[in-house]
Amino acid sequence: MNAPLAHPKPRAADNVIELEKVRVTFGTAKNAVTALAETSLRIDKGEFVALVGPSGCGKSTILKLVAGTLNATQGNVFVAGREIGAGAARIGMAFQNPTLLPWLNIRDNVMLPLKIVPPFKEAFGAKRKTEYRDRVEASLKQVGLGGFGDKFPWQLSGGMQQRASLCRALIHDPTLLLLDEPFGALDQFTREELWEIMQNLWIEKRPTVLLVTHDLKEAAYLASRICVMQARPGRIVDDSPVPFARPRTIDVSFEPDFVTLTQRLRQRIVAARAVQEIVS
Ligand SMILES: Nc1ncnc2c1ncn2[C@@H]1O[C@H](COP(=O)(O)OP(=O)(O)OP(=O)(O)O)[C@@H](O)[C@H]1O
Repeated sequence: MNAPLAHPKPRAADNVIELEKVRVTFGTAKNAVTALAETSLRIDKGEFVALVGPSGCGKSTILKLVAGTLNATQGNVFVAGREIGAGAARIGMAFQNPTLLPWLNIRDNVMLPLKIVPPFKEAFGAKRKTEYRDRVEASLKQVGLGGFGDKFPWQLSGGMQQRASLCRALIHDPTLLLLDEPFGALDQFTREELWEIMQNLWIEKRPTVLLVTHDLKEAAYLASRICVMQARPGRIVDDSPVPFARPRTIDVSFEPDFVTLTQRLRQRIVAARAVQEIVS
């Protein structure tokens, strides 16, 4: 069983993520797996950070720590608003597979956070057929799903379901958006379309975003900073800013600086994988 977190010091800035020398160990004795060791990471308000690295290096583990669904074995995890209780961070999440509820239509699926997240939930009864409905329609329209609110998930393609999942992740204006390979299962063209939509939403609302991805082009197109991880022990071994001006178009991915950046990251990951194989 994981030990409770040491009580973190309150910070002045709101909505900052900070991992301080975090260790996460799953299992015990000879079955123990150290997923993260001495991992430190700070993300400021409004940053868009991508986490990349070889399979099993601990990317999703970091996401779970930040989401609060997993406790660190050692070290501190600070998410502004969560520990100190003042104005709790509003978290939105999207995963590789759309997790829409099959018995609800798309409108009600997208509306779900408004039903359960404060301050929206207090007015849910009064606003669900007016203001909240309009809000959902506007959001669906923004991702090209205008008029699909009455459909059920099984009546939509995988790409359309993923668009609806993004709407649900964003409908309550999250201050913190956690994305675990949300575009991973889509074809290249749908993926690029959704990158553009995601970028526009980030520019408009400026949530703090932590994106886990295996796609270096996606990381360099979307993020303002890219952290490369290495396994055994899991930790961050490279932390690079992404300097390209916004709004970015897909054309940026053909520019020499972009190609140089993704090649460098690729080499870093190849090196990280090699270390992983030697240690395993
Ligand atoms: N619940 C668990 N019990 C035991 N080991 C776990 C558990 N969750 C994760 N691990 C191990 O911790 C390590 C990190 O896993 P994690 O899922 O964070 O990696 P990842 O970088 O997200 O991988 P991928 O890119 O393949 O999704 C892996 O070795 C994994 O096997």
